[in-house]
Amino acid sequence: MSESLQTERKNATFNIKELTDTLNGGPEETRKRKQIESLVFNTPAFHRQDRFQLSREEIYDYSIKVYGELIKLCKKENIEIRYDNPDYVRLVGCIPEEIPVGLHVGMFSSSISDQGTEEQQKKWIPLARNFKIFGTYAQTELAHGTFVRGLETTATYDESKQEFILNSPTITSTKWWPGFLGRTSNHAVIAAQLYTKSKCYGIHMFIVQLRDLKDHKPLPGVTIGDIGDKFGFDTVDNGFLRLDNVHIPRENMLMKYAKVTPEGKYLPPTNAKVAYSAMTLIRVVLVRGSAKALASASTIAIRYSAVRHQTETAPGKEPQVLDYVTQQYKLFPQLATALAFGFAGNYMIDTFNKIHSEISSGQLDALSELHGISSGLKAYTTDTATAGIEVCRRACGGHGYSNACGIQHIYANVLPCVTLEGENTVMYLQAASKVISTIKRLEQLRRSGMDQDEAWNTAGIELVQAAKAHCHYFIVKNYLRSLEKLNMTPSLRKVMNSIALLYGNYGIDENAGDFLESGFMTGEQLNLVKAKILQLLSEVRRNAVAVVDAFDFDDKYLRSILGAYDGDVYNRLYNWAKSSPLNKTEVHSSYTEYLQQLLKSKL
Ligand SMILES: CCC/C=C/C(=O)SCCNC(=O)CCNC(=O)[C@H](O)C(C)(C)COP(=O)([O-])OP(=O)([O-])OC[C@H]1O[C@@H](n2cnc3c(N)ncnc32)[C@H](O)[C@@H]1OP(=O)([O-])[O-]
Ligand SMILES: Cc1cc2nc3c(=O)[nH]c(=O)nc-3n(C[C@H](O)[C@H](O)[C@H](O)COP(=O)(O)OP(=O)(O)OC[C@H]3O[C@@H](n4cnc5c(N)ncnc54)[C@H](O)[C@@H]3O)c2cc1C
Repeated sequence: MSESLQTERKNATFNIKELTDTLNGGPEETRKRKQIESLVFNTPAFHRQDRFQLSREEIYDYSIKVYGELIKLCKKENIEIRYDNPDYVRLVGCIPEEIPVGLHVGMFSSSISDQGTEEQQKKWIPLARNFKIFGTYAQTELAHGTFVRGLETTATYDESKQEFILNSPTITSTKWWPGFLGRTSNHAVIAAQLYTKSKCYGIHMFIVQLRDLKDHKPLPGVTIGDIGDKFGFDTVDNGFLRLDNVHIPRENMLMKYAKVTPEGKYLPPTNAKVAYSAMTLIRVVLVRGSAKALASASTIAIRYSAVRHQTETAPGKEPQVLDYVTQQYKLFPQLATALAFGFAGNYMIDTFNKIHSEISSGQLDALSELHGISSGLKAYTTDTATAGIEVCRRACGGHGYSNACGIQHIYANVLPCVTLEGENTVMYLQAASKVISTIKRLEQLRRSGMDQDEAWNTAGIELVQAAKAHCHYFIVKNYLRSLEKLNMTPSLRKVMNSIALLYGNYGIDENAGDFLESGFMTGEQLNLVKAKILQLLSEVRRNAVAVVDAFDFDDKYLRSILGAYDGDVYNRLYNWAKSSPLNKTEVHSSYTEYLQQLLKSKL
């Protein structure tokens, strides 16, 4: 165990276990989490030492193996795989890879359970829940992701056969990006333009079988594959799909809200946007995911900064890099943000559960409110977490570039989240129709003669800024309220208050221009904020390692040499380098193939 980390832990002014329990929702929740986590951490198949040295094909293969192991484990332990089962959420939450179960449960099955009739649920949900079929969510096409109404795939009703016929009429209508579509899934919920009696009724969702259940070969009319290598999500076979006159029974259209009768009559839903429910669910989940990713990166960077000593400041004294105020100014706001986002994530899950049960019982009034807040917070938390994770990586200096650091993988899997489930600018714009000040600006533009679309585009930059400011304000408010409600000992409360104040003051400093421009603050007041930040950094310094310890990430989850609990960074780095595939033989084959030739040549 590193002496530096031991000292840090000894110097903490609060009880680490108390904070872990507080973050988990109580000691009983911690116990349950640890019990479930041990199932994963004690099963070797879930963690490969050479994970970061695998080729793309090997990584995909590994993710499918992990998927199979997870399903087996859940069956053995009697854990029902559904997104609203806390034990399943705990279990899948300690697997640090993207595996098919996320889309299968979060988007495929949830679309059916939210948008399917009782009969459809009765037929499909047991098949999905028992993994007799593997599903994904195929909406995005080559030419359109954001503009859902512009999708081109068609589902045309043939009343003589009581079937829908699905087609990708153009190259641009090829489904493109859906996760685990290329090689894994044999079914998908597909978004398509519904035609009946020669009239288009817009985007609706259809369950389509893509592959044979016996040999996994694509069914007639289905052209399908992986879209190739990409940034992040390396375990995922994001896919392409073309449909050529694929027939499905009428009953495969999700019909809880909109319906097509056997005779081909279209019955509209009360709110067409209810078809977008799977996207809303994942946006909500991403808020908590951002918090966890930033907490993981902060843990690695803060532990490493306590172990790392650099630059002799007095004879024989090389401080821990965590003692430099500049390092604290990089890292402690990330720690504070991770906590703030954690509380925002809890708020979003509670709000989702409340509104979701209203929606399920047919009350759709709060759908728009849920959409506004989930869009804004999804964008704000994924944007901020992505930037913060990179700050953490750079704060690890040279070793931050080695895959042994562990932050790269966290970054690569969070980065796509600024685009998937709604590109962030577009999501901010969805949240901004909800902010009062921007409405005034829009009215001004309309009065100057612009039409609604032109005014919206012209005000776009301000709309996005307003949405960001609103999300930030919401998160600060929710953070303070959440702390007030928690039952904590005075020593823990003091630490948590310092971190929350740091979050608030840092946010003002970061956005000082807006506060000064709006006349909300004077330069003098801003100086007070800066002085307060310095004071708070030194308060947080003493407990920083203990706070990240309280996140209680297992080393097998973090997969970081720099951020391991024992802080034995240098021995582990040396062993990691020695195990590199390039070092397998004493002399590499390239020597005999190329270098030796050069040495022998007369050039
Ligand atoms: C592991 C993860 C894997 C990844 C998976 C994926 O990426 S899957 C793929 C993920 N793909 C994406 O995320 C695609 C991103 N794009 C979209 O979600 C939509 O196309 C859109 C929201 C940009 C516009 O939608 P549009 O052109 O159809 O709508 P419109 O402009 O005509 O607005 C009409 C009204 O509807 C409202 N409303 C809209 N959505 C919702 C909702 N969910 N709920 C409630 N309401 C909603 C909107 O605010 C407006 O209200 P207002 O002002 O009249 O009161
Ligand atoms: C890793 C990954 C996994 C994915 N998984 C799935 C999946 O499982 N299923 C699925 O169906 N899809 C999936 N997607 C697709 C994803 O949902 C879309 O890529 C995403 O919604 C963005 O749409 P787009 O690609 O059309 O971006 P575009 O809309 O083309 O964005 C390009 C630029 O245009 C801007 N822009 C676009 N429209 C507007 C506007 N109205 N106002 C202002 N600016 C605008 C954007 O801000 C952006 O800067 C995945 C994508 C990725 C990267």
